[in-house]
Amino acid sequence: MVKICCIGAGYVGGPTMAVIALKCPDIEVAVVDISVPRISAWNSDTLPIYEPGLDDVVKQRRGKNLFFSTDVEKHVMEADIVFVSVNTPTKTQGLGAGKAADLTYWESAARMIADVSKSDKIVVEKSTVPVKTAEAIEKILTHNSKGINFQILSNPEFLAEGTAIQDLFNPDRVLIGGRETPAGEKAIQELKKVYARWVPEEQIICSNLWSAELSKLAANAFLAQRISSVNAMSALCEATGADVTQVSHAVGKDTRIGPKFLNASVGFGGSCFQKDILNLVYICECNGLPEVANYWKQVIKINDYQKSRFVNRVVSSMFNTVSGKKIAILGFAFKKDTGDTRETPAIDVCKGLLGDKARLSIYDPQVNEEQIQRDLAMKKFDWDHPIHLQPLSPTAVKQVSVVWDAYAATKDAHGICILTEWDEFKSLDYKKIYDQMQKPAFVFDGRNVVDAEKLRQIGFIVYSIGKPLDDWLKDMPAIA
Ligand SMILES: NC(=O)c1ccc[n+]([C@@H]2O[C@H](COP(=O)([O-])OP(=O)(O)OC[C@H]3O[C@@H](n4cnc5c(N)ncnc54)[C@H](O)[C@@H]3O)[C@@H](O)[C@H]2O)c1
Ligand SMILES: O=c1ccn([C@@H]2O[C@H](COP(=O)(O)OP(=O)(O)O[C@H]3O[C@H](CO)[C@@H](O)[C@H](O)[C@H]3O)[C@@H](O)[C@H]2O)c(=O)[nH]1
Repeated sequence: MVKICCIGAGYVGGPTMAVIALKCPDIEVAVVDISVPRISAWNSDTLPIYEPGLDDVVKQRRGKNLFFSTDVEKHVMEADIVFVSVNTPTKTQGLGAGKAADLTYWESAARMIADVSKSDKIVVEKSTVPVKTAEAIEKILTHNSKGINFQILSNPEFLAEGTAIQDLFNPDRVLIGGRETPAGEKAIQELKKVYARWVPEEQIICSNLWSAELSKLAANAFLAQRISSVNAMSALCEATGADVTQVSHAVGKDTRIGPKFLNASVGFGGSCFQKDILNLVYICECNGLPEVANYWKQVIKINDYQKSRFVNRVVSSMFNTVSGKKIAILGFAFKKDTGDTRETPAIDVCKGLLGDKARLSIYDPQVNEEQIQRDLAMKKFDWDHPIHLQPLSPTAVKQVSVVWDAYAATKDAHGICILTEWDEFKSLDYKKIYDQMQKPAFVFDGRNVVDAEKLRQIGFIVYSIGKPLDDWLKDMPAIA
C-alpha cells in the first residue's frame, strides 16, 4: 500500500489530504502536525476549520485510510510521498522584513525528513514558496541524506477557502513541477497517478520546478490584480455617478476578460494574496527588476487605499467623528463560508474606526470573540505562525464587544458596516433594525449585498461601494 504523509494539518493540508483519502481508498494518508490542539480537533466532532462539505469527507475516511497524528517522525519515516504544507509567513525581522517569505518552518520540516528517513522518498512542496525554494530544500535533504534518494516536486495548491472541497473535487488544473531528469520524470508520474484517480489527465499540467513555483505566485498576483483593478474603478464610479456593478458586467462580457472575480469590495483579504504578492515583489527586487516589483506593489497599495477610503467614508458621513458612537460590524471573516480571519479587511476597518474612538459591536456567524480580540491586538504578520508560537495577545480591546446576533449588534447603533458577504445579511429585517437604531441611521455596505433602494425607502442613509452616492454622502466627501 502506498503511504502518504502530509506535514501541516491546516487549511490546505487537512482538506487536501481528506480528499486524496476519499478518492484513493487504497492509499494510506497520515496528516501530522506539531500543534496538539489542532490534531485533537481533527480527531473530534468539531474540526479545526469550517469548510462546507469537509465534515462529510473526513467522517467517511477517518480511521480507515485517513489519520491525524502528532507523531510526525513515525509517519514521515513510513511514507513514500511526503507533502509539506507548513506555514510560510512574511518575515518580520532581518533581511527582506515585511516582504520575503520566512522559510523557518519549511527548513525545520526538511531537516526532520532527512533525519528520520530510512527509504527513498518523494518530497512535495504544497506550501506556497518563493521561486527556487526547491533547490534549497534539495540541498538540505541531499547534504543530510545518508545515501537516501529524495526527489523534490512542486505541487502548489489553488483551492480557495469556502469552496475548498468543490475546488479539490473539480480543480481547474493540478500543477506538478519536477526536475527534468529520468528520476525527476518518474517522481512526477508517481504523483500524477494519485491525482489521475479523479482529475482528467489533460487537466494535470507538468512543468519544471521553477515554473510551478512561480505559477502559484503569478496566479494569485493576477487574481488580486483584478480585484484592485475593479476597486480602483469603484472610486472613479463614486466620483462620476457610474455604477461599478454595471461597469463590471459590461467589461466582463468580453470573453477575453471574463466575468469572474470582478466584484468591487472593501478590499481583498485572506492569508494568501498580500503575502504572495509581497513575496513576488521581493523576488523581483532581488533579481534587479525594480519596475516589475513596483508594478505588483501597486496592487497592494490600491487594496490599502480601498480600506482606508471606506473608513474615511464612514467617519466623514457621520459629521466627521465616530467618537463614542456605536458602530455595528456585520461580518469579520475575510469572505463568506469560512471562519478564517487572516488578513481580513475587517481588521483594518475596525482598527481605523477604533482610531477615531468608535465603540464596535461585532457579529460574524463563524468567528468567536477570542479570535476577534486576538486579531485586533495582533501585530502585522504575526498571524501566520503556528498558533502555539504566536505571541500571547495583550489585554482585550475595551471598546469592542462581540455578539452572536445581527439584531443585538445593531441595537442603538449609529451606523452599520457590512464587511463580509454572508448570505444572511441580505435577508435581515432591516425595518426592525432601523427602528432600534439612532437617527440618522447609516448603512455602509462594503460588499454590495443589500438592496440599497429598499433600505433608503426605510429611511437609512446608504453607502454602497462604487455606486452613485446619496446626496448626504456627496455633501460630506471623504478624502483618503
Ligand atoms: N489557506 C489557503 O487557502 C491556501 C491555499 C493555497 C496555498 N496555501 C499555502 O499553503 C501553506 C499552508 O497554509 P495553511 O493555510 O494550511 O496554513 P495553516 O497555518 O492553516 O497550517 C499550517 C500548519 O503547519 C503546522 N506546522 C508548522 N511547522 C510544522 C512542522 N515543522 N512540523 C509539523 N507541523 C508544522 C502548523 O502547526 C499549522 O497547523 C502556506 O504556504 C500557504 O501560503 C494556503
Ligand atoms: O471579485 C472578488 C473576488 C474576491 N474578493 C475578495 O478577495 C479575497 C480572496 O478571495 P478568494 O480568492 O476567493 O479566497 P482565497 O481562499 O484567499 O483564495 C485565493 O488564495 C488561495 C491561496 O493561495 C488560492 O489557492 C486561491 O486560488 C485564491 O483564489 C476575499 O477577501 C474576497 O472577498 C473580492 O473582493 N472580489
